[in-house]
Amino acid sequence: MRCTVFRVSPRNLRVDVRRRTPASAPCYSTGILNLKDLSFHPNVFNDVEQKILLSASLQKLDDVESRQFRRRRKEFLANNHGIVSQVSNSPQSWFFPDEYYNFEQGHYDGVIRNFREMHVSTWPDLPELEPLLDRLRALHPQEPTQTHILHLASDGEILPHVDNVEASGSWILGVSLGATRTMRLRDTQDPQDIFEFALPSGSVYLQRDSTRYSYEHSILKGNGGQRLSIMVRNRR
Ligand SMILES: O=C(O)CCC(=O)C(=O)O
Ligand SMILES: [Fe+2]
Repeated sequence: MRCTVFRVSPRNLRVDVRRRTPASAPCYSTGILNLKDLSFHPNVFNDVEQKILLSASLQKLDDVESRQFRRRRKEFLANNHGIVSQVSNSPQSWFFPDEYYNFEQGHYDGVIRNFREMHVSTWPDLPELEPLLDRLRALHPQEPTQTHILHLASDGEILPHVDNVEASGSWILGVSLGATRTMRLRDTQDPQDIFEFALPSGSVYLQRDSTRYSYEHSILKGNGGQRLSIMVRNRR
């Protein structure tokens, strides 16, 4: 069995990471994620900032949902004294229960299961949002971008894929909000070459070049809990 020794890398790359070679002989390690062309920032946004980003994203998604679901959420709030969740102070408390959102199951040939998504060209005009978006911009190359939000149901998941090379450029940035999920990266040429790491709420990852094109990424099913990601990509 071959175990990877983790190289000491710049700060912000410390994550709980397991590298397995081969899959039948798992090699678990807490170390430094040293995959080329991947950056991971575990604590970019604090709780208050996460909530601002999440509310703005949910507002965008909610605005385009059917009247039936908007009415349901309104009734839920009316019946629960305006409180969305009894679980206080956890990222989950920022979401309505799953049945109050119109999650799509996903097509049989699609890679995403149980989700809502949309393109974002403009954000709600909230003064507190702008500095957070500026902080995000500082984490990626200064190039024209396109933004997408993706809300996974508690049982939602993203199956392994490489993002469509026709549809966007050489890098993909993801902000994670809500339940912590695991991202798995698997080398398309060597399926035994797998990296897994947790994406806590408030973290940001950036996959570029070799990681973006030569690794499939997936978001594994969690232990319950919804997750919303803000995805920023450069244009082709
Ligand atoms: O939610 C994420 O972090 C990844 C989303 C993704 O893979 C995609 O939208 O292509
Ligand atoms: Fe993707």
